Amino acid sequence: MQIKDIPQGLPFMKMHGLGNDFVVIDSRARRAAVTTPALARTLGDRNRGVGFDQLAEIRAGRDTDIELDFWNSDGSRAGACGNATRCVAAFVMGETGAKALSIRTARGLLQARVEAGEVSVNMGQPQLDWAEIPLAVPTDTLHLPLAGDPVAVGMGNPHCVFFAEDADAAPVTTKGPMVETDPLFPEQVNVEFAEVRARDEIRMRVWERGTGVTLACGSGACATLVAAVRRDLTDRRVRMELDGGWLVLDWRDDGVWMTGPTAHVFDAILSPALLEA
Ligand SMILES: N[C@H](CCC[C@H](N)C(=O)O)C(=O)O
Repeated sequence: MQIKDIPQGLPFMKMHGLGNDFVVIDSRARRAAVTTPALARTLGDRNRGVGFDQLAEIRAGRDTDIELDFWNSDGSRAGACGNATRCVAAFVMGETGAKALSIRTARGLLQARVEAGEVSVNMGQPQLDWAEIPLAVPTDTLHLPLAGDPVAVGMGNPHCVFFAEDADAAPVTTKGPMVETDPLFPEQVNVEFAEVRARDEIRMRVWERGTGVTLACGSGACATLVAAVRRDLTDRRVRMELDGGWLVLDWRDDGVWMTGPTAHVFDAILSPALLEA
């Protein structure tokens, strides 16, 4: 496989946005992408590999500055990853000093911007139709037929948002995996537990499809804002407190913008022996 093209080992970066952590592989100079489900699982193991919530692989853009692919630590693909998009955008814009970047993902064309050290990405318009999310059967996405009356939102990946009195007391680790695999979601689902504190503030905790509990989820934060606006619980711009920190979310005419910090933690090389495993 393509891994044989890199006998010296595979360079990668470790990054995070609000503690939502990523291995980033820069394949802009390679002929083909290197990530396979097996490589994602190997690297994603926090004991035997490196550990990450998502793996992001950067590829050279054809009609955009870059292209991005996302993988979960169980080897499955993620159609969208807001925090990794912000991290990679910060890195690529940092190379040239550019203030804006165009990115193609499975979700479509995204725009990123940097201002005062914080990176914003437009995650696009949400998918509100049951077939697009997707759900298994025609369903009112604003009131899913599940206990707790959640809202379904697509952000290029599926989300199920529950509103809770107290997000810190929400059963993230028990209800999360149950809902993730509910037959209503043929591609499984990311599960958010949101507490509306004010028209401009939400506290949210998340169970991610293919990964489990994470400290933050960018696309989940966007989906949570969309659900709150559709239920008329908040305005279109909110501050959101996740376990790993704060994001600003803004649902504008051109899509849902997400702004927050990013961190580039270290650069390393994966040993060739692990690549062959
Ligand atoms: N952490 C990511 C989302 C990962 C979603 C993934 N778990 C999926 O299977 O859709 C974010 O910042 O948007």
